[in-house]
Amino acid sequence: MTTVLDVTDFSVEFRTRSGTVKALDRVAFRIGRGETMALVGESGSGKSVTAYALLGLLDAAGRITGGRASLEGVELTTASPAALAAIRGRRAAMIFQNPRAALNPIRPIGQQIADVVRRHAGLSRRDATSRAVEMLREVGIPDPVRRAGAYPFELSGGMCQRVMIAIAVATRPALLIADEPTTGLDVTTQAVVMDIMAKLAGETGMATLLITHDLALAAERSGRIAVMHAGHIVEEAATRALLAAPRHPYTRRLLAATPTAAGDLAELRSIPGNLPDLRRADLPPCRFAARCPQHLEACEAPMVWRDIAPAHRIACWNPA
Ligand SMILES: Nc1ncnc2c1ncn2[C@@H]1O[C@H](COP(=O)(O)OP(=O)(O)OP(=O)(O)O)[C@@H](O)[C@H]1O
Repeated sequence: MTTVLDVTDFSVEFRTRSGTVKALDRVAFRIGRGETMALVGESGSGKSVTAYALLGLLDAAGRITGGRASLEGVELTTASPAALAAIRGRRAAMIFQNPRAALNPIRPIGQQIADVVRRHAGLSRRDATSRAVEMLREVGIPDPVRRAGAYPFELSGGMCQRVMIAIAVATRPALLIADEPTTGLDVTTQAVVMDIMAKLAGETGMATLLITHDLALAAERSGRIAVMHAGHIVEEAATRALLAAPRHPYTRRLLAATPTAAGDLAELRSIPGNLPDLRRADLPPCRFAARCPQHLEACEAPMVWRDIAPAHRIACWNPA
């Protein structure tokens, strides 16, 4: 499979008044053409920072302190702001939760799609307008010619997310980063939005990084899962393998905390303890150590990646 996004030893810090937040530490993963990889973990584990840092959208306090990330062979960590801006429009796109807030409230949605197409694909006004209608049709918006003139407030949350997807994929990017794309949508609309993304990925070969705290969603919608805890990826495997035989103690806890359709709510277990304070100067090599039921003295050794099965790797000295 051709690699679209290749991330190695990627580290990010934020300078704050109360200290330096080591938000990402040597994060590494790859996503291939047409593949969907889910990045899962609790709130605060670093999923969004990964997305923003890759696309050059960190706020002023944040900086990439190490590692590499290449998109279709183009190095992102050393790209100029102008080069990154061009990549963001054409080759990499991102959608977020709360799509209504991301749309311009006072511009019809068709024009918002046309704006992006004109800017990045250099189409004429008329061609961009017809492309916008085509895109609305592609994301399943009924009566797209009429709907192109609608304002965001006239559309439901699910329809707004479809418009965001249309904007994101209008230039046929190689990579789509979807950060909690279905949070806040009802279950039926969630499924529709995820189906649209899967269809586009299948048709265009777009790679998708699905960021979610919802392991059940990741299980259903990704081919591979990387589990993140406190700025580390702790386990990565094909979705089926990870769900069938999770090896990292954190992944096991996360699975036990995830409701299943057949499960009993009483079986759900919360994950004890909190994420460590990432400003600490003496962060342990394993950032899960203080919460881990299987912690050993050996866990104080520097953490290294180990392959425990083909395409299944973990960062743990005492796996389950
Ligand atoms: N601008 C910032 N300044 C300082 N620390 C930050 C900043 N942005 C993020 N962080 C820290 O980086 C860490 C990772 O945050 P991030 O938002 O990526 O988590 P997340 O896994 O996406 O969580 P959520 O699901 O809640 O969005 C957190 O410890 C957070 O406090």
